[in-house]
Amino acid sequence: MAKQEKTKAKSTGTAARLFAGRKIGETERWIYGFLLLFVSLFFLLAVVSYYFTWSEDQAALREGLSWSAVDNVANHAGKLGAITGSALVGKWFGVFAIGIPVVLLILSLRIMRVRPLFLNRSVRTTLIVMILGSLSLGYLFGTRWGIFGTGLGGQAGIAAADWLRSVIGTAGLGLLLAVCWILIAVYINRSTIKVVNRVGSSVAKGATDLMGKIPVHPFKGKEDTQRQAEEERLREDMEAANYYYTPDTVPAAKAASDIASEAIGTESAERAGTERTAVSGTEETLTVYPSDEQEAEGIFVSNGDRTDNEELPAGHTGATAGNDGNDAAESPFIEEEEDDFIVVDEQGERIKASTLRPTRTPATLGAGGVVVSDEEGIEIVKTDYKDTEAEEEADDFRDPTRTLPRYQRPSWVILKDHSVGIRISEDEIRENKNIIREKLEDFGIRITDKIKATIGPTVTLYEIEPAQGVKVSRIRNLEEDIALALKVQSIRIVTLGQGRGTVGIEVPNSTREIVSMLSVVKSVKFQDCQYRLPIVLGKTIYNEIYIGDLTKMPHLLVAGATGQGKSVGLNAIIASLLYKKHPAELKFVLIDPKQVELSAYAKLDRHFLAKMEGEESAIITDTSKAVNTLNSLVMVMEERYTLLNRAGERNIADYNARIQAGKLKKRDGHSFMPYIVVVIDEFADMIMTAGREVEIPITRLAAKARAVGIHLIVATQRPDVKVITGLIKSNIPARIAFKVVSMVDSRTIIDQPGANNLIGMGDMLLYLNGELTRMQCAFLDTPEIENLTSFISQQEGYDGPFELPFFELKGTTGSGNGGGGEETADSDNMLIQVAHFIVQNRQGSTSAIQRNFRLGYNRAGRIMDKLEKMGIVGRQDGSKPREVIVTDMRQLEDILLSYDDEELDV
Ligand SMILES: Nc1ncnc2c1ncn2[C@@H]1O[C@H](COP(=O)(O)OP(=O)(O)OP(=O)(O)O)[C@@H](O)[C@H]1O
Repeated sequence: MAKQEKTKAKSTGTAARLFAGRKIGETERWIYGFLLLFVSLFFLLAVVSYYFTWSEDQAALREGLSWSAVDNVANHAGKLGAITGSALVGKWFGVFAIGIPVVLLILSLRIMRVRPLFLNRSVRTTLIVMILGSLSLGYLFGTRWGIFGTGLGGQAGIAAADWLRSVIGTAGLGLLLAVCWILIAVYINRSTIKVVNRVGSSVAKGATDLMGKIPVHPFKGKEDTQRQAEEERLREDMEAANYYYTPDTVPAAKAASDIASEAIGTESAERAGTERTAVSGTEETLTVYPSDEQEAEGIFVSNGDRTDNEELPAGHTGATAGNDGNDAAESPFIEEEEDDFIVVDEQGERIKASTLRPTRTPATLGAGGVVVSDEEGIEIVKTDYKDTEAEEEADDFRDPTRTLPRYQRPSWVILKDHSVGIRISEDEIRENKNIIREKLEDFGIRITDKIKATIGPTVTLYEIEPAQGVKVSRIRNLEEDIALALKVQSIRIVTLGQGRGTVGIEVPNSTREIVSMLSVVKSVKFQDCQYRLPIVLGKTIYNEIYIGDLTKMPHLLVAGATGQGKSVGLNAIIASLLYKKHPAELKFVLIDPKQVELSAYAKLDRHFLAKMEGEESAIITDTSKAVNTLNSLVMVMEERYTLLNRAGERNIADYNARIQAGKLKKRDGHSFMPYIVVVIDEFADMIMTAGREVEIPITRLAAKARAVGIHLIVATQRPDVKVITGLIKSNIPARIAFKVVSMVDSRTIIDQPGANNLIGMGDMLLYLNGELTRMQCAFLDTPEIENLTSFISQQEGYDGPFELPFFELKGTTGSGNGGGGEETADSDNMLIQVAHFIVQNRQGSTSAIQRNFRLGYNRAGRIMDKLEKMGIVGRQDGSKPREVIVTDMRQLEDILLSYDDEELDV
């Protein structure tokens, strides 16, 4: 009996071993199997459903699913299904995660004693295919398209592929995977060996043929498909006319065809399909060898390895005449020859012509016709010369990303997850609602019953609806009292627009969530973002990821008291651009007077940094150098405008699109324009040292550089009117305020209170298009930046930073007047600055212009008159401010661009 049991256990293999050490009855066993069958089918449903519903469930999964709530997810296996799918597909094996339920299914059938399959073999095969498949997809596609929130191969597959790539290189890993796939194919089906052998022998044969028949390649080392195609065509042509062909005879053969057409009539040359070519001059002709038997049909051209009187084997018909590569070695045409290509002249002299370059292009030859000459000066006319380098250059010109074709955007796996997964409890919310209601009642403010709470990463928004007749200002006045009652540092009371008629009370959460850069970069929203310069700012208090387009902003001021998250914010912005752009599309100018914050990016000099010609370091730390670089950028701006005008385009995007469509030519001075993002941290230091010398180029760039793709990000920890002058503010409409100490500081940055009520550590307000959005800034730490810059800098890059033209400010004193204050009236684009100010503030008042720009009455009046003529403001109506006709910044840019600089000089 015992023996019988033993035999049985052995025969059922792995499944039986699962129950080793225990005797179980058949029924019990069947039940276990059946339960496992249920689990496997559930997993199958979860995984398959996740393939289709993952994007709908992403947000819910990221925020954590609440088991108690009755909210629905899209996965057909419910919340558990969404979590299972996310773990198996998203976190582990990607598409191939289906292997897990398949393995469970096989095991369950086995336990139930259903024996449809070879158990061990199918389980092993499924697992290997799953791992190999996940690795291969991770290798091939990485995080591209962000499918499953991670990538096709799943997070583990991608991470493993990235690691292996770093160990054995991209090509090495490709090879390894190919070998593994072949092995597994052989493991699954032995007859694969035959297929592999067959493929192998034909590849070997092809290689031998090629090696044998191409003794020396005139364009050795260049894998030029066009040239190969040309050679292929020629091979066919020559064979059609019974010419011997080897690639190194191409130029000579083509020359010879002409002689052949003279010697044997044009017919066979025409039959050969060769274009008209000739050896220039009568003295320098090529030796041709008419075949005895094929005299009327064709000629043979020496590859220089023969003496001129040597005869070719009769009936030899070149590559397709039955040579299989072995007898190729016997042919005089295919012997190895160390010279690339030899032309033999009439006297039998051998001339090396390995580097044929075009010397002139006589108009009579038409398109593609050039005279090429070898290093001895021998000239050969070619009617179809293709300068491969020039062609390649033309492609690079149209698509500059081809200049670094293997560049890989950073993978998000190098970022860390800082989230602590803390969730605010329902009790806390209920308690806060009660306190708010009671406090308002204490002050006689009636609200409707319902208070809606929206939990954000840093604060929770309690939305209340005041009863009829209650003034919002009364509620606002209670800010401090409510904060005190809630025992929090500060709250912010805001009116919620969009016809809601409600008031929002933002209360800091007892525990706050860190918004990891990782969570944003991984998100479908970021992966799919098509903005030209997408910058991640963080998550709003409604828990939505906020991504801005810097090209629309179009410049950004970042201010806040020290230690409140400004540098982290700048890093998040820079990192998001690094994640999305190719080095050919974007360059940074980094100005860092503090000499610490931006130094981590120095490594990117060969990829993403720009520097002024003659400067040593790409990161500018010295104020006078910063002044020169800013002026150099003004020069770039003007140059770009000239090119735009010449191309008849209005902005960089349209201009680059024309380049990419091949409609603008390099010879006309055009070239692809990368975006240039100028980051200044810390601006206060600069303006305090260099005053107007800094302010003037900054305002010029801020006023006009947007259309040519130059964007400024100016950061300061001193939100002071001496630093953030009216002129700068009016030209930098998008502003971010981190926590500041006073209401005055808040007004300096965002023209209203609010930043003083923030709670620090990345809590911030974005002021854009007159609207204020509170959010928690995305966070990444120094090691993550280090990883990011290393990931990029380890890849092939350019020879050095992108060069900006040289500029030196004459008589630079290095000390300014501390604020760009006393006289700005001679600034040459005053009209542009005033126009921006007016359109932005919708305020056509001459006295406001005088005050903000410190202009005399007459000049301000002249500017207003000119703006009226340009259709930007309306007519003077007594002492009332003028009507502002243009309300859209884009429309304003268009109007300003239609005028010359002189016309705008008022
Ligand atoms: N978005 C954020 N999420 C979480 N913590 C943050 C965030 N931003 C900043 N912090 C915390 O605040 C600290 C200070 O931030 P940061 O260095 O960015 O301040 P800063 O405003 O640049 O200061 P300074 O002006 O002195 O350079 C960080 O080290 C970090 O601990």
